[in-house]
Amino acid sequence: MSLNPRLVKESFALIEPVADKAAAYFYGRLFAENPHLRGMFPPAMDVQRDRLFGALTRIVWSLDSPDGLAAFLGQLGRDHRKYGVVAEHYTAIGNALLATVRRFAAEVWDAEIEAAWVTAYTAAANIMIESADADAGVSPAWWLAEVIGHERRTPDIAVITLRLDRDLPYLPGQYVTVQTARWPRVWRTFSIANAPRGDRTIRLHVRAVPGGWVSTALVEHTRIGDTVMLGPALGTMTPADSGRDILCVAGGTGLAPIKAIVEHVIGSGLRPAVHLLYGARRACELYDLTDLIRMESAFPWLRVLPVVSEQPGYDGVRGRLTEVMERLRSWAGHDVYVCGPAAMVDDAVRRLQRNGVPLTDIRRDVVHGEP
Ligand SMILES: NC(=O)C1=CN([C@@H]2O[C@H](COP(=O)(O)OP(=O)(O)OC[C@H]3O[C@@H](n4cnc5c(N)ncnc54)[C@H](OP(=O)(O)O)[C@@H]3O)[C@@H](O)[C@H]2O)C=CC1
Repeated sequence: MSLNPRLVKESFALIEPVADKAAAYFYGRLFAENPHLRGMFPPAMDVQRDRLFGALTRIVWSLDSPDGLAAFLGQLGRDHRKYGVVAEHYTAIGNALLATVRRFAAEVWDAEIEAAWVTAYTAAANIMIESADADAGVSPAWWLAEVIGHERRTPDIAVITLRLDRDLPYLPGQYVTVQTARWPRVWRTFSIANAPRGDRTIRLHVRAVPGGWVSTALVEHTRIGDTVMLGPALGTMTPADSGRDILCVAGGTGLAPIKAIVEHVIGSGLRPAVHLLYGARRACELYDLTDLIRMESAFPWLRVLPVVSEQPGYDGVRGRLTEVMERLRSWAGHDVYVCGPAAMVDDAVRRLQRNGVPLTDIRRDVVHGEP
């Protein structure tokens, strides 16, 4: 049976408005039929439910773009090795998923739609399984890392240096998932804030989010000598290396992957003009400015512009980061990297496009921090 994206999308559209209920039903069904799988998931399932629907939504709406979808599923398959997921688990998950869509799209459900879902799920699961199998031959499922540096730059933000037990291949701009001893099986994503160094050290920029389990554990309860677990590097916001001039827009700790990219440009020998716009609400939250100014003074082609949005007395550039970006000049012809709060990223992309920067010149990743 060939793939029928239209039937899958039409039935999925009925489930999206009741995503919470459908995700709860899915996990209820999965664990009722396979109680042994419960131990693979974290005790609190709220973030897990959002992730499931986030991934499912992306897969369903990308069914018409097989290349992008295959790359996403390949990453997902590799990343799932760290949970101990093996081929048999995909059958259990497929059965629970089918039962869920059958129930929540009951008003349109028929044999043809069922066949379309089975075909789509089988194809997606096969890509994930094949990618995980291929990765198993060349790479560990997870890494251990020792905390060798912990700098509290603000009450909420820490810059953490880790030394990995083995090489972790990654490209500048990518992110990893992190699990702390305090919260077993709870994984959160953080960007690697440095270009690869060859000494197995990486840096993370972490803001403790209220109610955020992993971010709070990392900022407030982690000490030098502690160990954390990391998953493989993921993400597509990697350097274009085109030699063209570069605009980087970083909001808050969204600076992390941008800094890795700037370090990469420094090491590449290419000397494009790089503008780095770095935004925070208050000057005291520009937690990495000292280091950026040091880089700026060493490399005359790098311009760092801090922007503060909520501090009337601040005597530097004030305003919304994205508005300042738009006012400053035209960015057409630049390679652009944008990272920060999702709404800021969307706003930046909208403004850039409006001012003649094509989407293909803009790189960004959706890195889900803590809720
Ligand atoms: N730690 C990491 O490794 C990474 C983090 N991220 C993400 O980056 C984000 C960083 O958050 P945080 O450090 O709390 O940043 P903040 O919430 O402190 O925001 C940083 C800057 O972005 C501006 N901003 C926020 N929303 C908008 C908007 N809609 N339009 C224009 N400007 C906006 C803020 O100004 P104002 O709100 O006043 O307009 C502020 O100047 C998180 O969402 C995190 O998930 C992404 C990649 C890596």
